[in-house]
Amino acid sequence: MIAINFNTISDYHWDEHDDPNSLCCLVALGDFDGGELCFPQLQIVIPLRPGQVVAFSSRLLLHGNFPVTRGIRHSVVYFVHSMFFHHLRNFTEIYKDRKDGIERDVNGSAVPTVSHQDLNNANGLNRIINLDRPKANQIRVPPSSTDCRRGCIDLSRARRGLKAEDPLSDSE
Ligand SMILES: O=C(O)CCC(=O)C(=O)O
Ligand SMILES: [Fe+2]
Repeated sequence: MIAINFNTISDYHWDEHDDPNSLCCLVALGDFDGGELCFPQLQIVIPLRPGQVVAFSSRLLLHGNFPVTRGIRHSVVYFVHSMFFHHLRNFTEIYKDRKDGIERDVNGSAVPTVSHQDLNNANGLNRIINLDRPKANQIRVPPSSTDCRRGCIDLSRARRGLKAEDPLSDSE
């Protein structure tokens, strides 16, 4: 599952619904200062920069992040919800629970639901996107294909870590 946080300050927490045998991968994206990730039990602060990834046990390791002092920081969190293990052989039940508005703890017992988040429209920020059917020419399978893509990729900037707008001097 994926959660996307926008300039969120997470107080220290354990993600109690993440599976204890899984790792969560957190990527920070954007142009920002601050927002460092902190693990108080380990006494380390990770000054996570855009595009960097940290993998850690979000269920077992207390963590939180500092305020974003400039810009926009999205943190994209890939995590494994414990229900994937505890209901592994019976996904039908998960769909039924979802329809009935029932949430369960790791032992499968129903727990009171606190609030319901509209995942399609978090805080009214997202528009619901209606997907169009592809046009015929977008799904037409060509009669043959060539492997020419590799030859077309210019790696000179990537090798030097340059942005598209950075000049590429002749001597390099
Ligand atoms: O954005 C961060 O650095 C932390 C996010 C987090 O811990 C969470 O979403 O559970
Ligand atoms: Fe977390």
